[in-house]
Amino acid sequence: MLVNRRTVRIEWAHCDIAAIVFYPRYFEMFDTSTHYLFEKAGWKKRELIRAFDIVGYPMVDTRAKFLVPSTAGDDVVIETNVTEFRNSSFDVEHKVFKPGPDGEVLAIEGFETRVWVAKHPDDPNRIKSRPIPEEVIRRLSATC
Ligand SMILES: CC(C)(COP(=O)(O)OP(=O)(O)OC[C@H]1O[C@@H](n2cnc3c(N)ncnc32)[C@H](O)[C@@H]1OP(=O)(O)O)[C@@H](O)C(=O)NCCC(=O)NCCSC(=O)c1ccc(O)cc1
Repeated sequence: MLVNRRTVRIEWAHCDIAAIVFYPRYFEMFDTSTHYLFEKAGWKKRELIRAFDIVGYPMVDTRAKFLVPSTAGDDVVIETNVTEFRNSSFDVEHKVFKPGPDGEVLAIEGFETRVWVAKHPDDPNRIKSRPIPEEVIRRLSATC
């Protein structure tokens, strides 16, 4: 599968009073990381919406395992890839690594299920799932 790796500097604004990252900030980072994965496949978010006449890929399920805390000034690496495509839904995994004394350590694992959606054919104010296009599956399944 196509993998996107990006480095994120943990800022003071990400942290709580205990000086560790407040967990919702990670979900924002994961959402952005999913957009960057699609960008690596060739489509910025707006381009994807235009190219396939969709509304987006909203979240229907998400969770994370927090293994090692991070604090302001840490540079963490977020590795993101799709793990499974189904008809209209797909799973995304994020792994957050931070430097340790013996190399990178896995600090967090994030899991998402998203659905490929367009405007509902009977009501433009609603959304409706659509099959994920072959081109999207092909590019996001590329090995690199
Ligand atoms: C996404 C939906 C429109 C899909 O509904 P329908 O169009 O009726 O389709 P279905 O119920 O048949 O489900 C479609 C598929 O999703 C799967 N699905 C639906 N719900 C779930 C849950 N909860 N878990 C796992 N899989 C699910 C379902 O199994 C189908 O899978 P496939 O076999 O692969 O097709 C509807 O479930 C919905 O509106 N859910 C709420 C979504 C929401 O409010 N999310 C949170 C905020 S939005 C958001 O975060 C966001 C992120 C990025 C964006 O670009 C936009 C918005």
